[in-house]
Amino acid sequence: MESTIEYVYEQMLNRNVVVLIAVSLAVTYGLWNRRGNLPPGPWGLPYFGLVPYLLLMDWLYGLQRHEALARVAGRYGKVFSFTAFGRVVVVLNDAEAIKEAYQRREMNDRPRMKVKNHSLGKGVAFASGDCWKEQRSFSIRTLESLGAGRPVHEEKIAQEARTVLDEIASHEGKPFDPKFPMLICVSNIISTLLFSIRHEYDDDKYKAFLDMIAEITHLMGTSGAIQSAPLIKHLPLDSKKRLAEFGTTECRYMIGIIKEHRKNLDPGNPKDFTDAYLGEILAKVQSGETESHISTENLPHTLIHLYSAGTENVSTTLRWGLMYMIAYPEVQARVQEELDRVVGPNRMPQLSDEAALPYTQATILELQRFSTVAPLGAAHVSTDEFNLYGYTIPARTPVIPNTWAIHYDPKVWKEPAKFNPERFLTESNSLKGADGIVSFSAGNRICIGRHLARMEMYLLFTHLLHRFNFRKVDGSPPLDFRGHGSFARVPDLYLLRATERHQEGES
Ligand code: HEM
Repeated sequence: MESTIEYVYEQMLNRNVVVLIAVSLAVTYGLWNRRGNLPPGPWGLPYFGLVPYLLLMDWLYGLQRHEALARVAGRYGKVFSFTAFGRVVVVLNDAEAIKEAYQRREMNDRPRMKVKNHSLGKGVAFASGDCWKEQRSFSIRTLESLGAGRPVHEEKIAQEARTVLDEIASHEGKPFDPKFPMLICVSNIISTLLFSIRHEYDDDKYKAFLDMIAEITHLMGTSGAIQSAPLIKHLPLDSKKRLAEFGTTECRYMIGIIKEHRKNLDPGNPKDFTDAYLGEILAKVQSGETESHISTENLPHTLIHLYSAGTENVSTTLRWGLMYMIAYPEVQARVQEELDRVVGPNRMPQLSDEAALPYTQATILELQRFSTVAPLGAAHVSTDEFNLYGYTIPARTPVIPNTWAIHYDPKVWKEPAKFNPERFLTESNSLKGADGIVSFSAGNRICIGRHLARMEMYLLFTHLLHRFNFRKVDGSPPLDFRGHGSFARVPDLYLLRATERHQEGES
């Protein structure tokens, strides 16, 4: 009797195993078959696709997502596709492919992530369709009219630069962490443009707020991606809760600022971006234009996107920049020699000096390449099917650029893991083009703040190196160029010393 039951049980078990294998094969075959004319790519497990490979690469070799995907690109070339959580994702792996894909009208939308209480789908950076178009063109127009990234903005940036230099000088050559000086300086520049507010460098409450903004960026890359995946989005993950809570705090902060602006609004005379936006809402109401996305609903989100995008990437690039300067003192010395020759010790560097500083400009380009602060850029999603290099990209397919793979491609860059500004110079020491650099992405959603960012990086970097010598702290751990994060690549904590150059010279 017992053996009969065992026999039946065994048969059921065998059948279950057979059914399970058959279902897995059918799902895999189905997914593979659905690939049709998709760009080539690696096989993955049913439903999970390439995710286990990415986790394994991290676990076995400590490879971050962009590094593991770069390995796959090494095999498949400029465009490949993979599956993850039951959906197809396309990855772009050369500068031309990003330009080619992102200029398509089918490629303007963002993937939908359903994160509660956050500004996804609204504002500018996470919006799609008409809402995005209106916020984007209003933002570009208004930032331009406020002078952002134009020569008229130079003095405001230089003023903030002088303040951060004094803050650094207050450490009197002792070791310090450049994180908050860089974050507060850069956030003050964008926050003055957006809402005429700046913060002191010892404002601990503001430092906690900036930490929260950085955490949101990090969570957007992890729980944000998880949220958009079928099935997984229903799991009660702590990161999702935190993202929702932080989103609400961020939104309340902006709503408070908007309320203050409403009190003293002079629509004909906007002092900043918030005033200009409120003025535009009024104008639309007065002209009876009720369908516009320039609205009270979108304003806090557009402010959040401009503020966080305008703070994080530039300050992170400069933090990497200081790390590279202490790791490559010969590069630092050569930039300073050029600054001394062209600018001299009695004044600070200006925009008008830029053309006469090719080595400094090459160093800033190399800094953008080497730091690659947004290694996987920002995902787009196709609105309709379209053809890319003879492959079919179906509608609703997320497409991501692997900027890191492009900036570290050994076929394009000689010794890519070496910080070498000379790769951007000709034999006669003039500046070469920077075509291979795609930090700001390309096409219709190219970074709105790129002119401002370039101006900030130039003025802040040259001010820092003009006034100080930066040195590694004796006996401190080796510098780690890998950092952490795939949505925003941030350096791990490091300390450095800054000593006054011109006083040093005099003593
Ligand atoms: C080194 C500095 C910066 C880097 C590397 C950077 C990089 C990027 C990247 C990769 C994108 C995604 C583009 C795409 O979807 O294809 C982006 C978008 C954006 N950036 Fe920047 N950015 C920087 C500075 C700034 C600054 C200073 C601002 C402030 C105005 C800004 C505002 C934005 C906005 C609003 C978007 C969204 C554009 C849209 O969705 O249409 N960025 N940026």
